Amino acid sequence: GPDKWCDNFPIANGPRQSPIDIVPGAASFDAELKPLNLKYDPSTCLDILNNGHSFQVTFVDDSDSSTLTDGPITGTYRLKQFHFHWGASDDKGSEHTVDGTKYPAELHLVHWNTKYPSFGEAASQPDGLAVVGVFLQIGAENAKLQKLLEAFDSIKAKGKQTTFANFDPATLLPGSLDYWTYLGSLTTPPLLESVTWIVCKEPISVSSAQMAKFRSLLFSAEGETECCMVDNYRPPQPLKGRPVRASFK
Ligand SMILES: CN(C)c1nnc([C@H](N)S(N)(=O)=O)s1
Ligand SMILES: [Zn+2]
Repeated sequence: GPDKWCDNFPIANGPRQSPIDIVPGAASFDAELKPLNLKYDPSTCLDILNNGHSFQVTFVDDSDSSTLTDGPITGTYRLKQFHFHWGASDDKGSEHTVDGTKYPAELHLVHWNTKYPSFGEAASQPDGLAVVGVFLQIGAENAKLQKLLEAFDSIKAKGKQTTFANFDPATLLPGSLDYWTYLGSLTTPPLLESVTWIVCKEPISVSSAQMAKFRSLLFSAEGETECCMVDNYRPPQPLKGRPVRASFK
């Protein structure tokens, strides 16, 4: 688990690790921050995979069809994949927290800077990646999640993958794209310090029944002792003096 990662990845104790606890009262409004410009093409959606630590939806990223521009970044970042983190119960699951509050889940949309030739190259650069985080809070059933949940029977075990077409990730975004932003890292090994984090203030809804379906996925592969995929979140890491900026007052 997260407490052991520093053995093989010493960067786990680095200066810009993620996630963090976001303290809105300590964030500074920056009028120079632009609105996020997310342009996603559903036809670039490729497949859905249980990778053993989450499930991810992967996109074709050989052109600028699905991109993030503006916001706190310069240039063009391409959508590579999105995935979620969640808990064993509704009182935990998000990676970022807000004034110590944990949400039951958190969506991550992972983008890479096209000034580099590939995701892999970008992932080793301080400005290589930009991840948009969206909190999920318990409320009404979210119809936009249904298509994802319906695919779960095909990817229950680690390593299972199935085609997944024409999904528009923009349907998972909240109404307001107000955000906090800070410089951080991947939250799973190799924990590379290459991520500009962009965390939306407004959560989207998920029902308790839908959360139960997330928890029906398995960390384990077929034929292994079944282990429910839950608590796949890293806890908040030391801020180490980093500024957290807000795009809103
Ligand atoms: C290789 N990719 C796309 C990723 N590697 N680690 C990722 C983490 N799950 S996160 N949470 O996006 O930093 S995403
Ligand atoms: Zn993540």
